[in-house]
Amino acid sequence: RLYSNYYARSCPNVESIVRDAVVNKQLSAQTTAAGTLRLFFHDCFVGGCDASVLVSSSRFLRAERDADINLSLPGDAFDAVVRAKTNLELACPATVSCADVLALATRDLLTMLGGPFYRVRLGRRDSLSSSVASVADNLPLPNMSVPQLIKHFQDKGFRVREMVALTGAHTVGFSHCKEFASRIYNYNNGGPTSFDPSMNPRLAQGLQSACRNHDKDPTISAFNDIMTPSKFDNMYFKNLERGLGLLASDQALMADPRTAALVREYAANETAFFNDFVLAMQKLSEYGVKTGSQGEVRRRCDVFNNFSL
Ligand code: HEM
Ligand SMILES: [Ca+2]
Ligand SMILES: [Ca+2]
Repeated sequence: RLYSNYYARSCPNVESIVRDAVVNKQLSAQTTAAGTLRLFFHDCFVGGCDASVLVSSSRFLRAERDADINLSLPGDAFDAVVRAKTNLELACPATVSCADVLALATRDLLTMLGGPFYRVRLGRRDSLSSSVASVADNLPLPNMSVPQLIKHFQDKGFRVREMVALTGAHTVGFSHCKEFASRIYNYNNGGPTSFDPSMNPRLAQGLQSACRNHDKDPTISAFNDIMTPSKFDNMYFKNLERGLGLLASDQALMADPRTAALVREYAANETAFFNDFVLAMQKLSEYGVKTGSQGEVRRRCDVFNNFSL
C-alpha cells in the first residue's frame, strides 16, 4: 500500500525538497526536531499517520491539535511541515500528502540530531476528519504504570520491545514542569520537598529549584535527557539506570523486569537501540495509514480541501 518510489514520476525531488526545508528550519529553531518527533507520534497514535493532528480548528470544528495533550506541541514543529509543504506545492502542486511530509520531516530531523537513518515508504493520504474527541485514550500519559503502558501499546499492535525502543525518543527534547511536578513536590503527601525515591536526589533538588515558579509560569520546562538533551543517542537508557529519568513513565521502565531488561540492553549497546528504534519507527510510520479514497492530498496541511469559508 505504501511504496518507496511512490512519487518517482509525479515529484521526483520530494525527499530533497523536504530535507532542505526542515534542515533550514532546525538550524534557525533548535526545538523543531524533538517537537516534530512528538508531533509525528501524536499523529500516528490517533487514527494513524494521516496528518489529522495538523488541521486547525475553525468555527465548524474543534480539531485534534486543540486537545489538552497536544497544546504543548511546539509551533516550530508545525512550521517545519508547512515550510516543506509550501516548497512542494511550488515544485509539484497537489501531489505530496501532508502525512508523507510529516513522516519524511521526522526522519530527516532525527538524523540531524545524530539518530539513525531509515527509509520511509510513501503514499499516505491525509485524513478527512480531525476532532478533539478522537484523541481520547489514544495517547499514553506520564502517570501510567508499566502494565498500563504495555497494554496501551499492545492494543495498537506494538510489542514491549518496540515500546521501549520508541520511548528512547525521550533522549531529546523537554517536558514542562507540570508533567513531573508530582514526583518532586509533596510526593505522597510527604511534605513540600519530598520527592519520588526512584529519582536521583540531586536531580530532584535541581528540578525543585528549576520548577519552583512553574505555577505562575507554565512555560518552565526541563530536558528529558539531562546529559545529552539535543543528541539522539542511548543516554536516555543510561540515565534510567541511575535514577535520572524525568517523567514517572520513564523511570518506571526500570521498575518492571520486562522493560528493565530492555533498558539495560539499550544502555549497554547503542547499536541495538538504533536497530530496534529504526524498525519500530518504520512500523509507527505505517500505523493506520490511509490510501486511495480513504483520504485526500491536502493542498494546505491545516485545512481540508473541501473547506470553504
Ligand atoms: C511511553 C509513553 C509516553 C509518554 C507517557 C510520553 C509523554 C510525554 C510527555 C508528558 C512529554 C512532555 C511534553 C511537554 O511537556 O511539552 C513528552 C515529550 C516528548 N515525547 Fe513522549 N511520551 C511517550 C512516548 C513517546 C514516543 C513513543 C515518542 C516518539 C517516538 C515520544 C516523543 C517525545 C519527544 C520527542 C518529546 C519532547 C518534545 C519537545 O521537546 O517538544 N514520546 N512525552
Ligand atoms: Ca492521525
Ligand atoms: Ca540524548
